[in-house]
Amino acid sequence: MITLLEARNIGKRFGGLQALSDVSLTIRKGEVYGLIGPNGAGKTTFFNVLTGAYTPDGGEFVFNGAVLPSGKPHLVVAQGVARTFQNIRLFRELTALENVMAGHHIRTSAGVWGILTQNKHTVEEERLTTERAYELLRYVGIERFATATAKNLSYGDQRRLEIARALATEPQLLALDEPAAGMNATETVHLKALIEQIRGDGITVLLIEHDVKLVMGLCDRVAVLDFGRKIAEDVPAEVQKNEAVIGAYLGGGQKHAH
Ligand SMILES: Nc1ncnc2c1ncn2[C@@H]1O[C@H](COP(=O)(O)OP(=O)(O)OP(=O)(O)O)[C@@H](O)[C@H]1O
Repeated sequence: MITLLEARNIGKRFGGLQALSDVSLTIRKGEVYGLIGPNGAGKTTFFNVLTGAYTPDGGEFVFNGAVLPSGKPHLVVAQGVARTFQNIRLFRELTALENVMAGHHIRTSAGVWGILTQNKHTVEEERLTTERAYELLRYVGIERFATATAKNLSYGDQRRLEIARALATEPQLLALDEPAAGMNATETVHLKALIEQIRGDGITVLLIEHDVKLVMGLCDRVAVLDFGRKIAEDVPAEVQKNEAVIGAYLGGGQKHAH
């Protein structure tokens, strides 16, 4: 099995709070890898460090054999790591199509000059970007809303749009931060199918999710964080039996608070 991402001893501190302590894990190419744990365990912080929003205090990420730049989100996206956010972050006043096109622009070469002069290369590139954006809206099942303003889409559709925008950056690793949050049961079933489709198309998925049923039904392997430390990493069936995990998270009595 080929390793896609290796987190090596990642540490992150906020003032007196150690949000991540020495977190190491390995994600293999083609798997859906779950990251679970109680509120405040450090899951989103892990995403933020991985995707360059925060600089770690210790450790590094190795992606495709090379160390990922830290604290530089645009370079991390360019390396092939895309993400969605727990609190949806779309360009709310733009259309669904424009949101996806914005994601694809990291892969296009036209500079400001090309856009201003509308040279042949830029016009052709823009045509391909539009075509690809429509394709991705179809892929996530919301093509009919292409010209709708993002803020007017339903919550579930906004989450799908975020996924389409992330996919437009042509990632090898797609990191989804609580994609099922706020979704009803039907939307969650569709989301599961979409993530399976994404994996089927060769994109590795890292998933933070509180819907335990979804995580256990979807993930090949799961890591559990508690107070910033990894307390387990295994296949779902084993994680569900793990005493430490049951105590910290799966037992129902969550001991953390926001
Ligand atoms: N920018 C920040 N400044 C200070 N503290 C922060 C910051 N970001 C996160 N924290 C703290 O770090 C800890 C880990 O938070 P994080 O959001 O990573 O947890 P989480 O596992 O994603 O939780 P949830 O499931 O509630 O989203 C929390 O105690 C949180 O309050």
